[in-house]
Amino acid sequence: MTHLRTTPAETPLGDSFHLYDTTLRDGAQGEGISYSVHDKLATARLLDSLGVGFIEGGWPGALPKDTAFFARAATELDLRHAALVAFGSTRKAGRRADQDPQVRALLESHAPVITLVAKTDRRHIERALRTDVAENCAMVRDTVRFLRAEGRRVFLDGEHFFDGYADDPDTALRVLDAAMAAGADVAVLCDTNGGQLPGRLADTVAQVIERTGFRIGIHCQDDTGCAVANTIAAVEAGATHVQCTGNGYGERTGNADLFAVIGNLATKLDLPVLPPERLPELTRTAHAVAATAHVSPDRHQPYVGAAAFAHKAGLHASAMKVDPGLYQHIDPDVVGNASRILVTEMAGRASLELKCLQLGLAIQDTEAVTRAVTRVKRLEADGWSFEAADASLELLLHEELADTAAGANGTRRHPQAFTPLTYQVVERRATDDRVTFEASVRLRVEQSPGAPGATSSPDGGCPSEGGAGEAGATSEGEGPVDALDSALRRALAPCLPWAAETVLVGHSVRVLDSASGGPAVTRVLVVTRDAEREWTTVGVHTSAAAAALLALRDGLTYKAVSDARSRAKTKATVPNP
Ligand SMILES: CC(=O)SCCNC(=O)CCNC(=O)[C@H](O)C(C)(C)COP(=O)(O)OP(=O)(O)OC[C@H]1O[C@@H](n2cnc3c(N)ncnc32)[C@H](O)[C@@H]1OP(=O)(O)O
Ligand SMILES: CC(=O)C(=O)O
Repeated sequence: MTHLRTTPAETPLGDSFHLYDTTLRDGAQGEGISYSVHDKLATARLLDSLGVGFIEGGWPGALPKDTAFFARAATELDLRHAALVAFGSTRKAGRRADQDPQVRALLESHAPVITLVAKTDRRHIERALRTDVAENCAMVRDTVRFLRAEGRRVFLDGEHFFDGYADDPDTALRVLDAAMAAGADVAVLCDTNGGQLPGRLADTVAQVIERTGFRIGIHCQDDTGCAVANTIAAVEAGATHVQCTGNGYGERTGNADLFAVIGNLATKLDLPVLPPERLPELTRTAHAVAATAHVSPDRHQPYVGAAAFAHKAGLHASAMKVDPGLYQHIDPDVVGNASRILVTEMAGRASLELKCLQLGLAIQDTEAVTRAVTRVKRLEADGWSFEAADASLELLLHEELADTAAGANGTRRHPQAFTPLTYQVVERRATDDRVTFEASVRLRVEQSPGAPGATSSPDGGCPSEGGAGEAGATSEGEGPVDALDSALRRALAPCLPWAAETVLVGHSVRVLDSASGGPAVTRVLVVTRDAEREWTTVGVHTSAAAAALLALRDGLTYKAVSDARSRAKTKATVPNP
């Protein structure tokens, strides 16, 4: 049965290098993380599918949830690559290993591999365990022997190894020796307090390998922000077993991030730690592991974060236009990520050209690009921000590029869905102090280009097909932006039925200091979605309501423009009968 595997399968390095994941045990020690058994099973499947060699599922006997996980894993987890590991401590001082309930729980988990945690720092042995070094070594020896006799593969996590070795190297090595002599396979040196830096840690790893000849593993907490660097330094010093957690979850500041460690080992040290076709799954897996932990993915995470290959500075984009490798440490495709060009006040022409390329917008006139750069910089100086509002940026680029194509009459290929004529938002306070808002809008409705279904309204003064007219409505909402959105939709419903395919997902409002001594301005970001996608638009104005209307208007116009583009693409690809 696959869950009884003790060595990784189908991984290029086989048993000679261990990629060991402890997301479900040490990762679960992170503040804010609480896995259900179902979450744990799902996470284990994700890690196995990535090609990780060992998956530590938890501490059976200590946490009922972990006991339940191992019980269900035995029948429900069909691991293709990984061996399942149970974690726990050695027998207690003064007890027999075969009678220690904690040790028996490890056995009863049916995990084929057991990782035992043991004290290697004399101060911990004497003060936390309240025993002596000889008894501590006996606890390790007896427990390893017992589990080996029961047919389990055993790894030893030497807790506080680096601090203990610095204080009393003989004691630290005696504990490792007790485990290895009793049949453990790997002595894992743990930086439990996470206080190490790469240089000294690597020296210690090299010394231990030289003095003992043991197979050495590494487990680093991230208290100095060096867990990944320390893990890589240990490998360079000879460690062949790395313990990490997905996205670096873990006690206090966390552990070495599995995905950064894999990225570094695979692309910098050329260690094929995953089956070759699995490396491009790194980004997807990292995000899925975040989802099963109910944590938002970290945008700035190395290799797999959304910002890991996002380029903002104009000079970077200009060099990347020549060769993307000039400003990227690897090709993002290798780890399943993608580069993104952020167009902001820091953009130059190259940034916009690359953005247009990504969006599939043809550039007919380089003057238009210069105009668009100038417009973006001016708008951002006035408080606009296009970094998060990709849809507003796309509309701006459409406008600038379409102006060129339209020639002298300046007709824009993509008029806005409507123009606000008058609007008002009123705050209403009920007797119970609850506040609601009522918004009224009067609009000039434009016929959106290529958008189907603009119809005449008997009461709203809707535009006839291809024309324009006025419409108005009043509606309520819990906040001013909700009320405006609701009034807009009511006014537009008879005229632009496609608007009902979209919903307002959320919005944020920020008041910005005035840069020029004039009044402060409000920036509103609006997130809209339809059945297929989600997009963000921005509006800025001295009036918060006007800013919201601009953002809401871009949200609807973007729908019309992108639907028209999709229809044009489909038409272009469907051959004539
Ligand atoms: C470095 C790490 O992160 S290791 C992983 C740590 N993870 C956890 O602690 C999470 C799970 N822990 C638990 O559920 C509980 O702490 C348990 C079930 C393990 C123990 O609970 P309790 O029996 O109530 O004991 P408590 O937590 O108060 O103290 C730990 C006991 O283990 C002993 N102990 C600590 N480390 C070791 C060790 N490596 N080997 C043997 N015994 C140990 C302590 O001396 C103490 O013994 P005592 O009860 O005789 O004083
Ligand atoms: C074992 C472990 O998690 C540590 O020493 O940090």
